[in-house]
Amino acid sequence: MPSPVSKPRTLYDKIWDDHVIDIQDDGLALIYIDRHLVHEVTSPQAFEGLRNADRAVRRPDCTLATVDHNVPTDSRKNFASVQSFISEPDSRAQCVALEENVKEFGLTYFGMTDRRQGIVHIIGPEQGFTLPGITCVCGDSHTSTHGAFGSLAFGIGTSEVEHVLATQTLLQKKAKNMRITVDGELHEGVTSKDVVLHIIGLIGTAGGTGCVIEYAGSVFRGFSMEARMSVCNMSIEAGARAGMVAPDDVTFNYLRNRPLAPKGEAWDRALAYWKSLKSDEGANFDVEINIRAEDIVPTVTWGTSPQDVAPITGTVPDPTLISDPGRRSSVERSLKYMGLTPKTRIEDIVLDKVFIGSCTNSRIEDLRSAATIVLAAGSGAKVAPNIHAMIVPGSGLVKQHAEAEGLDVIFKRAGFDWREAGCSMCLGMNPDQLSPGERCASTSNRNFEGRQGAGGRTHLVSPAMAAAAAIKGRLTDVRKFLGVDLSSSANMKVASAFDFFTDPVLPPPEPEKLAQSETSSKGLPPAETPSSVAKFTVVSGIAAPLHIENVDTDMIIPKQFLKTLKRTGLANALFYTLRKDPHTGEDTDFILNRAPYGQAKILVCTGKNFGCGSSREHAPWSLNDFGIRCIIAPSFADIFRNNTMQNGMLPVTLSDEECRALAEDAEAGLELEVDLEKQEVRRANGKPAIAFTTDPFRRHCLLNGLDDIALTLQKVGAVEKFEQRRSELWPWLDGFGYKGKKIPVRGLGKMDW
Ligand SMILES: CC(C)[C@H](C(=O)O)[C@@H](O)C(=O)O
Ligand code: SF4
Repeated sequence: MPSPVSKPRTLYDKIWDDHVIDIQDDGLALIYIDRHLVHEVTSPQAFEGLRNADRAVRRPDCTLATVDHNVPTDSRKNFASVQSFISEPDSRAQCVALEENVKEFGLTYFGMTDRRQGIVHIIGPEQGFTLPGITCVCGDSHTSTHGAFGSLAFGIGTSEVEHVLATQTLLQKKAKNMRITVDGELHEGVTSKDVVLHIIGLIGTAGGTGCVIEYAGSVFRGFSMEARMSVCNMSIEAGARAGMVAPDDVTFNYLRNRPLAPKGEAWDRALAYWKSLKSDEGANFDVEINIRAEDIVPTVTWGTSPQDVAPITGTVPDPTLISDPGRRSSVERSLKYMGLTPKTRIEDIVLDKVFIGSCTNSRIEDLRSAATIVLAAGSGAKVAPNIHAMIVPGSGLVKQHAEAEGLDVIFKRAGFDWREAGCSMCLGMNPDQLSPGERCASTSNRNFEGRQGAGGRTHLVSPAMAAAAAIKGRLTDVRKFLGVDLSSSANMKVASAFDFFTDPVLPPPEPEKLAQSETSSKGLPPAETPSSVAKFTVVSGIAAPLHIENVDTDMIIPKQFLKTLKRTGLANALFYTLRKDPHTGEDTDFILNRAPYGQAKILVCTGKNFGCGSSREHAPWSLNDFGIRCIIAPSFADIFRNNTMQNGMLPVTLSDEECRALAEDAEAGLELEVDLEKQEVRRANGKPAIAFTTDPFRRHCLLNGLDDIALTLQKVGAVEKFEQRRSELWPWLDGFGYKGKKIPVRGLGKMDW
């Protein structure tokens, strides 16, 4: 509800206030979700949960489903059915499961014969399903994309997908406000992708942890919606829960006449509300970052984390110059994986593949930008002979649009491979993958080890840089194609903005403060609430030490294991690429393969930002299946932390020194005991226990094995009241479907898919 206090509020504060249904003393709120996007990878277990509990989808009118991750991007000319088109059995099973689920639960669905099918984050905006001021979720970390419309949009795990399907709400704590302002004029050849890579290089992949970022300043105001989407998309790579840009005329013009955007009088009412959605003068931001547009040049990544950026004019870093041992070993590890020698000029890096696509950069403007470079290269310009270059439009409609503009002809003539819509080689859950050792310039968002194929090497770039690289056969400065004078002082200055020898500029997030109410049960649900979640009280046993920074969820469980329809059977998949030799398939000497750590119940990681990246709940599922119930680390990524607790597991945040001390115990084979009731980690040999804190509500739920859906369903009265008010204040949020008819709420009838 809107705050009665007239204190200046940020855009995030306003959207948050407008969606709170109920809030506890400790700040945990039940918030309403306006829009829910669903794809085939993270939904099967959620639908199964609904089926097992005999629950319906609460708001089919606010839910939109499509297939994207698993679909092959070959021509669909001879498409007859998913069964015959998708040859890989597990991919096929996930797509078939979604088709069946949308029928059973009465959801709007864009299948493979629908021109509107595409990457979930492309189709939401394209259809006007994404609107300003809404809350928008999806079982996918790049849901942050939709924040470009001035909405609060974030990724969730499968348990939360089930929660939203059943209740149209989520339990959330409010995040901190962070503002990143980029003012000034961008140099020619510098795009939104360079801006966001520059930001991530500056603040690090954990820089936005616990925050919602508002992007402000003249650069974002001057950006198109598509460019804003590319920036918001990668907010998750900056560790933030969400990213947003205040809506303005650019937003409204983009939305007008989109199929699902409000029309007529509803449009006018919506517009009046949307215009109020901006941060008030004097609103408080917990973190502020200011960047000069002039300091940004075309940017690429050299390593295996999106924060490993360099200007195209730069060189591969030299780890011997890095004093911090943790950072040095992380850089060494990345360079080894990437097959790069320190001090190599970035422009000397030769490629095998180029991928233009993904939810970051597969919209019409991205394709135009790539085509412009192909044209600028001259009429006979061709993809270099050493390169296979793919272009994968984000949706069937983007493809159609591009073909209407003749972009496909430009690409095909130059030797690019023009394909059908899907996630494609962004993560290779479909046949589009890198082979071991292959090097790719990619317009996607993640360069994690094995991300685009086991042993594959990814350099993140903008679409223009990707097109230039395809033609040159190596990473190259796109400005050379634009006739820009590269000797200007602006270009010299830039290098200093990329100081990859020091830690990101932001201090690590503080561990949660000891809450006053931590032992009181005030406001907490009764312990006898029905549930299916395992309890967590005390876990004791072997602890495995792990000395890696930014352990991403692709590393915890690679993509090939996300094709399951179950939550179990994933023990073998845990840290698969680290545990198995890629050539022989034999066990490596990775810590979990060594006795006694194969029996570990606790994982002690000394590196920061554990669980960053994708929202895949398969990561905690595989840890749990392996037998690991508790993870101790200096910091966790938000979605991963949430996902563990949804599964009765405990993430414990301790200081760097404490983690190192416990890792030493673990290395000595000493057992640990984690006691959630007492909130302490007990150590062998009489060493003093280490205290930790946990959010009181989560602690209570874990101790009693309470499940969020059962708790929320007890508040159905408040949810209904909220919905009534929502229909009065924001009537355009009740979905009306493609035939202009109101979609029956809680109806199980067939939608027009
Ligand atoms: C499959 C899905 C959970 C995942 C995500 O959350 O990001 C995927 O889209 C990715 O990009 O890794
Ligand atoms: S990041 Fe890649 S895999 Fe994930 S949704 Fe976007 S395109 Fe698909």
